[in-house]
Amino acid sequence: MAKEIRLNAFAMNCVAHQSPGLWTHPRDRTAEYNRLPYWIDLARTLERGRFDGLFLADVLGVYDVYGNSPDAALRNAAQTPSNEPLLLLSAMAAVTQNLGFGVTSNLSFEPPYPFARRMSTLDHLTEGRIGWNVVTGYLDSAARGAGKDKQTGHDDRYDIADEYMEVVYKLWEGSWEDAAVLRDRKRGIFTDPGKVHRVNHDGANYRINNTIHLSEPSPQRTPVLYQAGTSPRGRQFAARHAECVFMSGPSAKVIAPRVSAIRQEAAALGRNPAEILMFSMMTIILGRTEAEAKEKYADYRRHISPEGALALMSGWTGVDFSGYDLDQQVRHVQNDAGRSAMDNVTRADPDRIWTVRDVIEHVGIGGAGPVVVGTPEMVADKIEQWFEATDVDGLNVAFAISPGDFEDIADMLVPELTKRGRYKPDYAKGTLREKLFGAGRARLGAPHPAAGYRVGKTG
Ligand SMILES: Cc1cc2nc3c(=O)[nH]c(=O)nc-3n(C[C@H](O)[C@H](O)[C@H](O)COP(=O)(O)O)c2cc1C
Repeated sequence: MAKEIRLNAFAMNCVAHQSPGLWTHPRDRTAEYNRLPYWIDLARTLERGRFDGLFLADVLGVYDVYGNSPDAALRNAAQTPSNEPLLLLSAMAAVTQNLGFGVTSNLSFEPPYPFARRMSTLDHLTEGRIGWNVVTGYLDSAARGAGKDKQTGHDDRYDIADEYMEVVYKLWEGSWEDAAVLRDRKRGIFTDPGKVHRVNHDGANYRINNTIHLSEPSPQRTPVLYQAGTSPRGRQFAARHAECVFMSGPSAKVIAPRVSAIRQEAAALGRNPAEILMFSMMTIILGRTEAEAKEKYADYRRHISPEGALALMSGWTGVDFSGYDLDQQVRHVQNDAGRSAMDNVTRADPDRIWTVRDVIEHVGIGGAGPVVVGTPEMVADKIEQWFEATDVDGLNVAFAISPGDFEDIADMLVPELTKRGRYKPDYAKGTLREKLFGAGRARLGAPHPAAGYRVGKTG
């Protein structure tokens, strides 16, 4: 049977997110990103469309690689200004019952102990609908904000992240036994101290000295783990830790080998490769007729900011595109920024040559994924073909304008996919992990490394 098509909405607590310049479109509301009504409306729209989740990117640091200055990013609101994402979630959780939240948090700038508590708090408040996209950053500007000259080297960041994961697993899984909290009013005992254990860690990068996790057990304990980044070292990290992987690439030809490489590495670590859910990025533009969809797309394109697109691309790749001629070919450079973004427009598809002008065209709407335009039937056909060609499990849907594009998906595409039997007619019950992996799976199980840190009798 063909697998279910899962949808995440891809957004960020900033203006326009991956569609630089589109904030100037009269129907785009992302310039209201700093007020709750925008986020509340978005969450309600997504739940109406039975989206599995809202995936919130977050980038620490300003995009100042382009022209060696933040000016282009500031002028065009290229993910600058940008607010903190976790603080949005309580408000959105309060107006939804089933929508999951995959939220990005950069581990390079915060010790594990306070971070683990914040995620546990969100897991409580969302009643188990929280996921964490584990990132280590790619901008030197973030490192400078933390008092360093530049960011830690690419592969070293992943090594540090491996250790960070060990520490948060200890806190989430290894401090409180399931039966620790009694809430016994008669005896006046809230927690049985004998069932709360101290955590120790003494590693190359982190120390935890004989302390307990501050939050009582939350529904999922460890949040659903996402990872994005598909360099060889990134894939190793994903194969070990990720339950969901988010990747971007311009074509099925680029995505398919990344999917199979991660599945193979996970299998080599004893994990079930089918249980690492792969989400690839796509932008979807719908119309009731093909002409209407094409007109909508053409209208959106008139709002693209080329300078904003290059400011983003310069940040993602660490390459300053400001001095490039528009018809110049982009050549591969290896540095300490993200490698997947550079590979996408250089060596991932040897049959395709990218000029700077092509990069602007491509990044201008929806960032680094394909843009699919058409009627609900046409788009559903293309999505089915994409699933067939790539073996992904879901899409991370970027937008040109928000929430308008998500309203179109909820109203037009979701009924079509449901009719084809490829989309859930209703949400499954339970936590985000149960919705993704099945009833009774609220917590991570062996052979995932987190399960190895569990203490006491588990229920
Ligand atoms: C599709 C995609 C989405 C990403 N989202 C974020 C993000 O929201 N915040 C962030 O700091 N890094 C993000 N990254 C960067 C990755 O986490 C990673 O640091 C970067 O891609 C470098 O790793 P790589 O060379 O293995 O790709 C993303 C990367 C990809 C490919």
